[in-house]
Amino acid sequence: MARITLDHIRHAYGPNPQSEEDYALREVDHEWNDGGAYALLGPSGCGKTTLLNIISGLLQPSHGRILFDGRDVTTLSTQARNIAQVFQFPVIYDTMTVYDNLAFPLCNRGVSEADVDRRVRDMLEIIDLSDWAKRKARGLTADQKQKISLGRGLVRNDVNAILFDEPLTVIDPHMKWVLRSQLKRLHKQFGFTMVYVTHDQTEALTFADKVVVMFEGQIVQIGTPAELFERPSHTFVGYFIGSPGMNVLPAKVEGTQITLGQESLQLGYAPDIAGRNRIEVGIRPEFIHIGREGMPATVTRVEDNGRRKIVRATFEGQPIAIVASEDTEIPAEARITFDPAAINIYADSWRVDSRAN
Ligand SMILES: Nc1ncnc2c1ncn2[C@@H]1O[C@H](COP(=O)(O)OP(=O)(O)OP(=O)(O)O)[C@@H](O)[C@H]1O
Repeated sequence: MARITLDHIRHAYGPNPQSEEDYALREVDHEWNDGGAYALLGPSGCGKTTLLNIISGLLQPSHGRILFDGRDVTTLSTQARNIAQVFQFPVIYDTMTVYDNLAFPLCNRGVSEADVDRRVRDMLEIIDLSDWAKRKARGLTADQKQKISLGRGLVRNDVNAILFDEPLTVIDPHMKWVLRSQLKRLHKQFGFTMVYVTHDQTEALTFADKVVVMFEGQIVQIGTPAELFERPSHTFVGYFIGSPGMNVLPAKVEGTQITLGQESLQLGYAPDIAGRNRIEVGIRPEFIHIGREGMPATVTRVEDNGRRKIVRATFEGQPIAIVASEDTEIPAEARITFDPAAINIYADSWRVDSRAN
């Protein structure tokens, strides 16, 4: 397995890119740990597949280099990079048996017969197809075929990385959950470097130890699920992760004081907003308390969601969402307070910390 270095990578599909907008991938400069499980998460068109294809070697970046364990592989083919890939749709040999489909990548690399047999049988157990081993792949269902594709990716233990491009799209919802848990277990057991593309936050948050959030051709944050929830680096991360997403409210900041319309709050620090224009407060719906104390808000709708209530309200002319426990009483004249530790300040969409003294 390998450490992957993305060294100042940029990519434009068209010739002669002039401005930032011409790049499908703007500056990406990161190092991903050997044995890490990374999920690339973001909306359609943000550049996930472009980045994955650059890592696999299907695409040469317009600028920058890619290194595996410090070795420049930018001009090497996918095969020479020694990568396993699992795509959105199954890539298998219909005329071969299920067993032979899994054995093929190993036999190709001269693995001994006994070793092939042991690994193929283990993998058949994992993907729950042991009873189908002797059947031809033709005629299997789409999700059985995709399980074979996953097995083919995972059966080798000599690859530098395994790349997954939305591999569970064709799998039914229950099996999705099972396979995701199995992938996580396999990762723990074998320590593969895994890169997993998805636009589904549940999939990303359950699978990965580090989630790479992409937006408009950029990586806006790489973090653990807890970091993305508690300290979103960009308002997009706050909005995209969580359900409902983070509330983002226009604000003014002077020293340690924040002003939201007519209301003022005190922070425990002075955010560093020097020279910045658009200032906003980010607060997750889970950290707004609703009751009879605090700042006035007008409740517009309450959605009962089983274990919790989602309250939609207007605060200082802005729509907000609040998550309350099911037994919370919502008064007619509702008032709200923000948990001070959960307030994040954003300047031009990026999170700012306290001013350096
Ligand atoms: N072969 C191509 N030629 C020209 N433009 C492309 C090509 N492939 C992708 N793009 C553009 O590059 C941008 C990033 O696309 P990419 O497929 O990497 O995004 P994505 O995040 O993987 O989206 P999705 O989730 O829909 O697959 C998009 O604006 C897309 O239209």
